[in-house]
Amino acid sequence: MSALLEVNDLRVTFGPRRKPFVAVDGVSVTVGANETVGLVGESGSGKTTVARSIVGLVRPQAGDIRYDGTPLPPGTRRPGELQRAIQMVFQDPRSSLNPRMTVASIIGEAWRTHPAAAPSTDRIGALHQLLADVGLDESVAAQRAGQLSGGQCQRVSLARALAVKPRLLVCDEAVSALDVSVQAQILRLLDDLRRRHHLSMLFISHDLGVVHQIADRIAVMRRGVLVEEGPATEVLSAPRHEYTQALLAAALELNS
Ligand SMILES: Nc1ncnc2c1ncn2[C@@H]1O[C@H](COP(=O)(O)OP(=O)(O)OP(=O)(O)O)[C@@H](O)[C@H]1O
Repeated sequence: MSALLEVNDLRVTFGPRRKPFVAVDGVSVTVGANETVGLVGESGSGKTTVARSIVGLVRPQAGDIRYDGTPLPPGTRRPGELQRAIQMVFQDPRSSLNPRMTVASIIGEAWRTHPAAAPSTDRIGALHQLLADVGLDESVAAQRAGQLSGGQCQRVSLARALAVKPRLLVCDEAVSALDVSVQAQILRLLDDLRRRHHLSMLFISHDLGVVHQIADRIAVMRRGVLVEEGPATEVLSAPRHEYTQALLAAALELNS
């Protein structure tokens, strides 16, 4: 069975053509149906660039990205169906939501952008159901994003992503801006949503301790290159690459 997402030999460079900076150098990674893959590595290792290439915000120089076996056109000129199927959740929920918009209008905008996913009747009922799915009270619908806490904002970001019925979530440092106790709640929610909505997830984080809580498989990046990849239990119990060993040691130290 082919993976839902296949990234093959991805290469992304920035800067002048004569002297480019190679941000992602030959990275290959797959995400299967209903699977969560953690992509981990220190700041600057190229994780966000991989994520942005997957959702079409960055144009790779080489390599291909396939969704459900179909190569994705690079850049943003993708059929709406493909844009809808892959949704990205960003690090800072406060800056990824317009603080002046109400939660109801944020969800309404998502439905306008992707009418195929919009409910044909009873939008209020569908809105309340979405909020319940992410653990928010109906009363939040009338509130402006700027009035909400960081954790509530990230729940709204998730509701906005779910509103268009995606199959793959690309979560880029989605809990990094949150307090540790709120992080744990959002991680539980993400895992719960993955099961209930049959989602696949590429979960990106610099923190191996966080990835450990959610990933089935872990891929480790360093300086644009994938250095290790395998089942989470194996990567965490017997890391092969010395960089993964160092990341693991740092995560254990932080938690001790
Ligand atoms: N638009 C851009 N123009 C030039 N350089 C860029 C651009 N985007 C990313 N880079 C560079 O590419 C490298 C990889 O960045 P990227 O954001 O993908 O790393 P990351 O692992 O996600 O780190 P972080 O968690 O800090 O975002 C960095 O050196 C970064 O400065």
